[in-house]
Amino acid sequence: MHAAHREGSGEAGFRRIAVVGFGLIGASFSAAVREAHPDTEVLAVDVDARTRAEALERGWASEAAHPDDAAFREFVEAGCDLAVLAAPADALEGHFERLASWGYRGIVTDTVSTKKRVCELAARILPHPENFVPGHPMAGSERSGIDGARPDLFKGAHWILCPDAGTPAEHFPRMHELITSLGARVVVLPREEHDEAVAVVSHVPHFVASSLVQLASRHADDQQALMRLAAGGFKDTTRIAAGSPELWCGIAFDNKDALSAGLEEMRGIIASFSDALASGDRARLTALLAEAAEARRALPAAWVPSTERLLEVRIPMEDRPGVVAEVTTHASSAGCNIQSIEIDHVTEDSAVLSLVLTDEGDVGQLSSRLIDAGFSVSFSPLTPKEHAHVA
Ligand SMILES: NC(=O)C1=CN([C@@H]2O[C@H](COP(=O)(O)OP(=O)(O)OC[C@H]3O[C@@H](n4cnc5c(N)ncnc54)[C@H](O)[C@@H]3O)[C@@H](O)[C@H]2O)C=CC1
Ligand SMILES: O=C(O)C(=O)Cc1ccc(O)cc1
Repeated sequence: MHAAHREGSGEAGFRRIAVVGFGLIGASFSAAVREAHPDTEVLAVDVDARTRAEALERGWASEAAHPDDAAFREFVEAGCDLAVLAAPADALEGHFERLASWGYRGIVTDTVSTKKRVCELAARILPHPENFVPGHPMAGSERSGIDGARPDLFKGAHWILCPDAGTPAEHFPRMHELITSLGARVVVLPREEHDEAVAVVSHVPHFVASSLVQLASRHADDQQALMRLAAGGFKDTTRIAAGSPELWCGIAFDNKDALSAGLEEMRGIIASFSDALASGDRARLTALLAEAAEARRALPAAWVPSTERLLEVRIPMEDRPGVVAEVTTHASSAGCNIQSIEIDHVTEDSAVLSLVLTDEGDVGQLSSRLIDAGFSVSFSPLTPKEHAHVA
């Protein structure tokens, strides 16, 4: 039987969580966890004293510590079962080293916008790198720090997880349950593909938004007067340009190759607009605009959780690491949304991986991918009575 999301049930499936870096993302995550699971103990680890005080005052953490305080080590050694590294990327090396030197054996995840460097650090520093499940919430804002944080930041958002063949089978379902209980949906992406994928949908757009603001600023003799003319369109396309320059400079250099390639491609796309204009080619210009308009209109609207037409997929498997990452990667790449995931143990070394899918994505494609990969799969619709146990 699939466990219901434990929303409001006190515990998050994790009893004690250390959240390192209590800014926009770390504090929003903790606020959401404490709202959904009030009994979960959260340690706020942050270098900034005001942030730590604020974390306690808002009730988003049960304890707070500077990274060098003994309280951090004590919290970890007294049975912390999840460490969430939500600090700027540059700070992660030191935190992996701390966790390694304390012999921490629980799950570690992160929220950093790029994955290559953090995965290399985890592999090099952690004594049990298989316990590192890289993560990246695709939600945020142009604000920074705990002052911009809110408990509903991740509602309806996608949260990327990158398990791999070494990830212990139980880690993914635990992380999946926690993240979905905060109102986000999990998307699985191989860690090697992550940075190129987000370059196109997050990093290039940021630099294009900054470029638009640069353009407007250069043309404003009296900036205030020009900016007053900016209508909704300018504001919609440039909101993210107000984000932290330090954060975005770090992201850019961490993802230099994919970002440079994306910006180069962008230059070509802008050139195709200006070429069509220069040559008076109205048909070409209209076609370029129409292609973009159609694609933009087809963007999925905000996610509404489906309680009907759920499909259960059961996959017998040897109970070995790798299967969960493989199956969930196939599901995400077929556009299927996993509402819940569970491992039912049959014997010591065999189990059934059981997924509940919403009605999104291409189930036919998922089925053939799984069969091609050698899995034997059975699909069955869940009856309305069974839904009650899942939703
Ligand atoms: N801003 C956004 O919209 C998103 C950011 N991210 C990623 O999440 C991570 C955090 O980003 P934000 O929350 O936006 O940053 P932020 O600037 O809002 O917060 C960072 C927090 O970390 C603290 N900090 C700095 N150095 C530290 C250290 N050595 N140890 C402990 N705490 C330290 C700061 O005092 C601050 O409270 C970054 O890696 C970023 O790439 C991911 C998704 C969205
Ligand atoms: O503000 C927004 O809409 C964002 O898209 C924020 C954001 C910033 C950095 C990320 O790695 C992911 C998301």
